[in-house]
Amino acid sequence: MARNIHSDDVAASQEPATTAGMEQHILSLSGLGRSFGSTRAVDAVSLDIRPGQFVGVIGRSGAGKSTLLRLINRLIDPTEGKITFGNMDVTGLRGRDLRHWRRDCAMIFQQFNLVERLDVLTNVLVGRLSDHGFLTSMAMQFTDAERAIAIRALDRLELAPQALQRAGTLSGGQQQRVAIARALVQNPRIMLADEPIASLDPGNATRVMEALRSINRDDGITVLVNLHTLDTARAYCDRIIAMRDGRVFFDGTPRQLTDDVVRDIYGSEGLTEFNEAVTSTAAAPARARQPA
Ligand SMILES: Nc1ncnc2c1ncn2[C@@H]1O[C@H](COP(=O)(O)OP(=O)(O)OP(=O)(O)O)[C@@H](O)[C@H]1O
Repeated sequence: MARNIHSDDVAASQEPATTAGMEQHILSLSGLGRSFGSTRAVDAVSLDIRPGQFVGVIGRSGAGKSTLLRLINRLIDPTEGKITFGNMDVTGLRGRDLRHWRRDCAMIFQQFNLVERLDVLTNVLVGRLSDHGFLTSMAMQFTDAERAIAIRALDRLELAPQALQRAGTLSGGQQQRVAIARALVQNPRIMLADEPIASLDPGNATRVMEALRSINRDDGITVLVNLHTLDTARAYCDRIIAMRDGRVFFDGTPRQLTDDVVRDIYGSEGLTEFNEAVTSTAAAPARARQPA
C-alpha cells in the first residue's frame, strides 16, 4: 500500500523563502514519466515543490531517483507528463531558454564532474559560462567581477586558499564543495544534488550537507537531494519523498517516516541496510557533533 502522505504540515512548515530580487515559484511535476525500453524509471510522478524547501529523495537503488532529478533539469526528456515552474512550461523549453533553465536549476553529481587539470577558480567560473557568448566561452574569458563572485563562493565553502590549485589534487569532499561553488555562481533558484555524499567519508559528507543547508536557509534556494542514507535525510530535510519502482511511495516529514514506512520503502532489510550507522556516508548536523 502506498504511503503517499503529502500532508498539510509539510506545506505548513514550508513558507516560501524570500530571496531579495528573486521571484519565487512552485516547481510542479504532473504525471511525469520516463521509460527506458520496457523499464518505467519514473512513473506518473506528480509533486509540488514549494520555494525554499529542502527535499530529500530516498529509495532503493533503481527506484528512479536520479532519473527524476535529470528530468527536472531536462538532462533527459520525459516520455510523458509536464514540468512547470510558476507559469513556465519547463518541458517545452528549447535552445537558449533551456540553457537558462539549466542555469536556474543547478545540478551537482556524486562524481563532482570537475575538470581536474584546471585550477579550482576556473572550475568555479565555468558556472558562469551560460551567461557568455560562444567566443568568450571558448576563450574562457571572465571579468574581474565574475572572478570576485567565484572567490566569494569559494571562501564561503572554505576553499579560497585552494583557488589556484589544480582541482584534481583536492580531496573528494573538497572537490564536491568546488562543485557546489560552481553551482552557486550560476545564481540558481533550485539546487539538484544527485547523491552528493555517496562517495565521501562521514566528515566530508557532513560538510557537504551543511553547505547545502546553508545555501537553502541563507539564500532561500530550493534544494532537492537524492540520498542513500536515511539518517542524513532525517537530519537535514524538511520533506522526504520516497520512490519505489518509479513512483512516489511516501511524501512527508521526517517525523512521519516511521520504521514501518521505511520497511515498506526498502523491504524487510530496510532498517538495517539503509541505517546510517552502518553506512560510510553518515552526515550529522554540526549541532549533533558538539561535545555534550
Ligand atoms: N539511460 C538509461 N538507459 C536504460 N535504463 C536506464 C537509464 N537510466 C536509468 N535506467 C533505469 O531506470 C531505472 C531507474 O534508474 P535510476 O538511476 O533513476 O534509479 P536510482 O533510484 O537513482 O538508483 P541508484 O540509487 O542506484 O542511483 C533503473 O531500472 C535503471 O536501470
